[in-house]
Amino acid sequence: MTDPLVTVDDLEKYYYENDTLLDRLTGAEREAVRAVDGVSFEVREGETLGVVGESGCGKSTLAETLMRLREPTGGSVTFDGDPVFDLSGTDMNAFRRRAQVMFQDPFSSLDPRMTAGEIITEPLAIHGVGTSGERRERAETLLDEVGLSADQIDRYPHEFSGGQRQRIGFARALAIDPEFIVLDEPVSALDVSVQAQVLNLLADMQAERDLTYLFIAHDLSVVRHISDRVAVMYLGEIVEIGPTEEIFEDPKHPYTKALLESVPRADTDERDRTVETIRGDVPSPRNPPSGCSFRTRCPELIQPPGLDLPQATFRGISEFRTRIENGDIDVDLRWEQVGDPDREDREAFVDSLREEAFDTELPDAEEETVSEAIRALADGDRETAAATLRERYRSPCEAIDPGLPAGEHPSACLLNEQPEDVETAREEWEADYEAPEAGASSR
Ligand SMILES: Nc1ncnc2c1ncn2[C@@H]1O[C@H](COP(=O)(O)OP(=O)(O)OP(=O)(O)O)[C@@H](O)[C@H]1O
Repeated sequence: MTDPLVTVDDLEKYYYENDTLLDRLTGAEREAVRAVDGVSFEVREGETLGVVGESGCGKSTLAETLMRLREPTGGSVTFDGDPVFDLSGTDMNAFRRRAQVMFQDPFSSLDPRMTAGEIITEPLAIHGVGTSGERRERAETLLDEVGLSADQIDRYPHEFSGGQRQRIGFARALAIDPEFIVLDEPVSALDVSVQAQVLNLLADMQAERDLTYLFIAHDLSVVRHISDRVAVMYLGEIVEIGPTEEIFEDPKHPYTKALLESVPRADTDERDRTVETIRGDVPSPRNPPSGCSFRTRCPELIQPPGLDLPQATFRGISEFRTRIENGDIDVDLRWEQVGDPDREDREAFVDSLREEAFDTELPDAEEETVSEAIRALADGDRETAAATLRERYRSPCEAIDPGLPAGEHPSACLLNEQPEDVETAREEWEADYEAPEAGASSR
């Protein structure tokens, strides 16, 4: 195994909102957006590490923070043995030459008033490399290398297509001869056919120049062919990391499995099948779920000891509980729909809400517990309604924060192998857990 070129250890980047001087004077509470929330991995020399996840999961923040384009709020990054966040002066300059970024959007990341030549040579000018004639020559060579032609050097960005602009962006990243390039969604804005050409160019250049890549994309299929390993991000955390083929052939985390399920397949047998895409939206990084951050959307939520319901039933009840906890059920409106202004017929209220919330029958014990919770809701006692469900249906996934154990292909899920402290926390949680009797909560 080759040595790591970049080591990221427990990196954290929180953005703070309500943090202006005025906010502080008026006592507004500072709110943290946990964009990157304790991420650790390494990028080995000469490899491509793909990082994938849905929009908003923190990929760009991760890239920008590790390149020190943003100040971290915690953790460290080491580049070839040097602590990146402690570098200054000439050491920092050297880092800026050895590590480059290529950004997502070819339309906005290039200055429209600069020619292709000026864009490509700007990093050389900033670092004082060569005379202006030498820099121009270098830009001409680079244009050739990235599949454009030297005589396009004086053209402006709007004179190029999206794919060509991305090639110019890549030529710029290569100009200073870096060892490491962060590619932040380099092909996302391009048509599929053009994507393949740019991906081939990136792969060819990597082989030719021994480059190390961190390749960011929201689409797993894009990283498959170019990455040696893939890290899957969810809500600011890495939930699974491993060799590319293992991630695709033997995904371990329910989120990775769901992402793979949602990739359209080309062959006809698969085309017609109902693809279960990931339900719901990514929760806000301002208020991430307790325990496992994927649990609110997870199709493999773990049940408490003693409970063994079909997954769909358990999930249905859990979602109903979340609606109650979040105050998403309008009790007044429901009473209106029941048509009982005196609010006396609680059973009619129960039937009405029960029918709206669940489209299938529940086992007797669950029917009893759910009805008891709805009765409390009918009385306007949301707390008791939530507690009734919480007591019987709480999952270890909401109490215990999974971690990534050491190894080549770890995943942060309680269904899989976990670090020792997480295993211990789970054993303690289970030892403390007392299964309540159905429908007879202890309040
Ligand atoms: N400057 C900022 N201030 C406050 N919140 C921010 C800021 N920049 C990003 N965020 C938030 O941090 C989270 C992560 O954003 P980030 O852009 O890193 O995600 P991403 O995975 O790269 O998404 P995309 O693919 O859409 O670019 C999001 O919830 C975003 O709204």
